[in-house]
Amino acid sequence: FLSHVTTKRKRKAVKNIVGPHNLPIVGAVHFAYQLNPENFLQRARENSLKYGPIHKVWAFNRLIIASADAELNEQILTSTTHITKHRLYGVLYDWLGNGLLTSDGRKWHSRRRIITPAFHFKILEEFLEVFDQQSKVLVNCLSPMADGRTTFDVYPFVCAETLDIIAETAMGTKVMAQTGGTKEYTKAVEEMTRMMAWRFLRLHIHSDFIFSILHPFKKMQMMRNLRIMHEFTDKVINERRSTLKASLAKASQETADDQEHFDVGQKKRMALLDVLLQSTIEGEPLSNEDIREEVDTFMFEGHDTTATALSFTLHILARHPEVQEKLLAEIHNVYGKEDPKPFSLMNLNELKYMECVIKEALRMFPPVPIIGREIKEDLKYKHSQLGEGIIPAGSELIIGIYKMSHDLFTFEDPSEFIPERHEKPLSKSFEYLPFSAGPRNCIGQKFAMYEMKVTLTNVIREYELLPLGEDTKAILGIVLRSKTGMQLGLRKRVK
Ligand code: HEM
Repeated sequence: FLSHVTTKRKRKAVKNIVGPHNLPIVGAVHFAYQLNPENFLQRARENSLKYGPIHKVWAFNRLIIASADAELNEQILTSTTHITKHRLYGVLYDWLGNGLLTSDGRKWHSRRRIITPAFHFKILEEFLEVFDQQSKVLVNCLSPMADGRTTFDVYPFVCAETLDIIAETAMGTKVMAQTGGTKEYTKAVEEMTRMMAWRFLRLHIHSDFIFSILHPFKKMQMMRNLRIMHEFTDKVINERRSTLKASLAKASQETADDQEHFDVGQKKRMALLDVLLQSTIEGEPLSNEDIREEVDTFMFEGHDTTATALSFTLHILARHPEVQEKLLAEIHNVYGKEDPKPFSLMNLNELKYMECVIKEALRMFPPVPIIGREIKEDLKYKHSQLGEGIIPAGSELIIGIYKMSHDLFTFEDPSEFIPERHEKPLSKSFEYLPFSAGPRNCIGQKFAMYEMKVTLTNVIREYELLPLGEDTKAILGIVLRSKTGMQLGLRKRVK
């Protein structure tokens, strides 16, 4: 009865939204509990066919609205009010604290303002050298498999590469994940990433208390990894803080011109950390802990997403030799066949077909398959089919990025890999959201695109990708996973 009274307003507000049948008190909890990581994405597509792109689910007194509708998503994502992340993100707090990905309100606003300059194109240009060096290390690490017969999962190799890249660009530190250097730190990052993904999929252990009781060993392992990672990051922050203070003192004696050079030049390869440290010196002081949560956010968000995108791209390319050939021709055309010219943002922008290939792989396998918001105050919307309405305060919103990009009504043959479909802009930009959109979109999307372009160029120049092994079976995780890995084979190209 109490539940009926307390949800009355919400029920009235969402009368126009369809959803599965509700049982007394528990609502459609049976519907929610049938879902698991392996069937989630398939069920989401089936529900879209059954209920349309927007539907509601009641679980006790919780109201969850699932939307794969471009019109509604545009109104949610462009809003500067509805930016609070869903409680599902709670499993990230242990590691990322309240950094850019998980924070909201004033804290998020001020951090986003401080961090945005770290992704200026002048700084991205500086990172190309790191992308190039680390992807060449990847090419070397892959060479034992390049016999034309060996089937292997490419994800762990690419994941080590993207970890090397993010550590060097965000912290200015080489962790040598690919070559077995700073093992303790990289092992801790890998284990922590795996553990968070595992926990994310088990709703009953999202509560820290229940997690500690049911999995005390895993909790201890997690605490150990956190200690290793935090000690490492603290050491990097302290060292860089001292260097930066010394450099700033020196620079203050130089001319205005030199000062300008200093601002960009000194940020070389450690943009994020320096931006955060400089705002400590010049503006609001940020403590080591404040800085650490941002660095950790970048370490997590900046490596696993890109590794997943790249691995799915390599896997799908292996199954499409005609696309690979077209890509290789473009690479040769832009960089030359012999003695290729160095990477620049300008020549990477000329790789138009590669851009379509990456966009299409991101459509089929969006690394972030769902995003979620908590609605803190009524969200007013106008919709061509639902009319005018509100999503009431206290509801939870799940935006189905994966579901949208597999929608039959939006994409012709959505399960086919057709890079050419991205040659023209899509009719509605909010139908395709691998990097989300609006004020809380991915701050690292350009970084990721250039990193992927450089890596693909170096790998494809060297190897032919072969369609060996099983096809992928996408399953839900914080970051999209494949039950069968991302298998393929390699053959060295004859030059
Ligand atoms: C292909 C690679 C990537 C994909 C598909 C991706 C996707 C996304 C998506 C969908 C969001 C929105 C999440 C949400 O609303 O909950 C996001 C946010 C974010 N991404 Fe990425 N990302 C990628 C690479 C990166 C990289 C390389 C970095 C850092 C160098 C990065 C840093 C972030 C951060 C800090 C946020 C939070 C932004 C905010 O809330 O203000 N991402 N990303």
